[in-house]
Amino acid sequence: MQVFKFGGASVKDAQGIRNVAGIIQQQPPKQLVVVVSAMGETTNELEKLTWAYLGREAAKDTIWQHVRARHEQVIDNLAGDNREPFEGVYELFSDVETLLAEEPEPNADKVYDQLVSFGELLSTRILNAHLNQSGLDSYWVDARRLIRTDDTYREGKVDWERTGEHITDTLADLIETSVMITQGFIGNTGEGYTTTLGRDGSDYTAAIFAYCLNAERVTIWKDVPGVLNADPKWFDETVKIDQLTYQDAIELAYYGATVIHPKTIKPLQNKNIPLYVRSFLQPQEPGTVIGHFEKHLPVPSFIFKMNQTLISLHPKDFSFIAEENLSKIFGHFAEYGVKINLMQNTAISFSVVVDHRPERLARLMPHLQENFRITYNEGLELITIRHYDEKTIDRVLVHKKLLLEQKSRYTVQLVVKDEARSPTPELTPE
Ligand SMILES: Nc1ncnc2c1ncn2[C@@H]1O[C@H](COP(=O)(O)OP(=O)(O)O)[C@@H](O)[C@H]1O
Ligand SMILES: N[C@@H](CC(=O)OP(=O)(O)O)C(=O)O
Repeated sequence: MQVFKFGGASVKDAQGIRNVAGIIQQQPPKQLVVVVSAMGETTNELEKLTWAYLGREAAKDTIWQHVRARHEQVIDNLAGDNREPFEGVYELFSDVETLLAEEPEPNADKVYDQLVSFGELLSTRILNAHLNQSGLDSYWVDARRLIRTDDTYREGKVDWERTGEHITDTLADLIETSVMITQGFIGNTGEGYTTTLGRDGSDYTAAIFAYCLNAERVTIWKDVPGVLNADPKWFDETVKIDQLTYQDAIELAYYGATVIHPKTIKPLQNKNIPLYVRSFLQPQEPGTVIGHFEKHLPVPSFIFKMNQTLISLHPKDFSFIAEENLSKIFGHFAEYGVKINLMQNTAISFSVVVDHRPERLARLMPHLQENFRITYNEGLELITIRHYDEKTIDRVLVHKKLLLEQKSRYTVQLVVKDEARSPTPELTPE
């Protein structure tokens, strides 16, 4: 059996849903699990809805009406005279409206998951209804019944044992004769509360199903021809990589190549399941295959992370940056959920580069300031090059001021300020 995953861009409108249905219908009508994300920008809009609902703002109704109207437009376009297969979508609309009429509960992250998860429920109901109407007897499966997580809302940790049991008990027989349509990104605590697996987590869901069902392959369908040696949004001359090792894929994803969610590779590597990255716009093309290969990346690969903040910590008492200070620092970063993208130290200074997330950083800073003098610099770029050479480094440094560089055998990371955008100030004192 195989697993397909379609992201938000592939199902952003009625034409997208018809295209996805066409790709599914090219396959034998069995032994296929299809994992689908929310349509287009729905997750971002549902996030806004959540903040408005929690803030008891009147804007929540306008935001929700907008989300609802866009889904209704897609149904209008697909349904023709027969709306019956789409009834499940209207039930979901009512569920959201019931939730929004209630007083919000205090745990904001829990509320987030209960609301934001509707994006995937809606898109899969619509796709399944369209497939049924087109003559394919696909089944809509509620991923929350199958994927069990802990109660870390917004970043649910998967209980692999329970999830494996649920998936095999529910799907192993059904899959022999049918196609399953299910949601990416969502799970359940076991006490009836929905969880989400972290933004962009639908690729990971596809890997979870593949692992539990011992799939022969996973295909994630994207708006690019495959894995390229750089994001085409930032780089003009990209090259498609035909074959990629699990190791290179996990490193590229970890450093920020958003084409694959970083958690996707491990479950697949553990069972030697190949991952195909293919274009939903050119489904006849082979794309990229990720697996156990001998050869490493044939070309240097570039990953750009924008909007980075460089924070340097200097112990106030001039103590060394050694175990004691490091464990304090890491403890605070972990507690406030600030992920470190790069770190470097000298005897009495420790520098980290993190995504610019003002709320999290504002909560973290006072704790660090107890023991450390802090300098920081915002608005930076973190450039990672896998399989670099000096020419590639020179190429990315044009018009950039280099603030920090770190090299290992295969990877160089450069923290730079784009001089074309604004003059580079020196590190700002505390
Ligand atoms: N190395 C890369 N190769 C291909 N695409 C990349 C790479 N790095 C970043 N991307 C970006 O990833 C996007 C596809 O991923 P994403 O938007 O998360 O897909 P989806 O949400 O449909 O699953 C592309 O449009 C491209 O801009
Ligand atoms: N819809 C979720 C999950 C996801 O993975 O979406 P996509 O496949 O479109 O990146 C999000 O936007 O975070």
